[in-house]
Amino acid sequence: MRYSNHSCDPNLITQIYTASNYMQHVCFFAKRDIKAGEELTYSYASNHHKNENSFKCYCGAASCKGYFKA
Ligand SMILES: C[S@@+](CC[C@H](N)C(=O)[O-])C[C@H]1O[C@@H](n2cnc3c(N)ncnc32)[C@H](O)[C@@H]1O
Repeated sequence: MRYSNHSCDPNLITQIYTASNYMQHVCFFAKRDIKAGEELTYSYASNHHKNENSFKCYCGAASCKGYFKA
């Protein structure tokens, strides 16, 4: 996965994994079944846009918070 968009109802979760050489990797895991061709999304609030109110969200989810926030 190269790029992915934010969703307030994402189908992926992220976890930071620190390897034995201390390199950190962002790992993506499916949080539910994902249909072939369905866009992969995760919550940007879990990392670089943490609790931001300045980034408007257009994910379109029924539960959309309007902004990139947890
Ligand atoms: C790494 S890019 C995401 C991939 C990019 N949209 C593409 O098509 O390659 C991150 C940027 O995409 C935009 N973006 C991603 N998800 C969004 C969302 N739910 N609502 C509004 N903008 C979003 C924001 O500008 C964000 O800073």
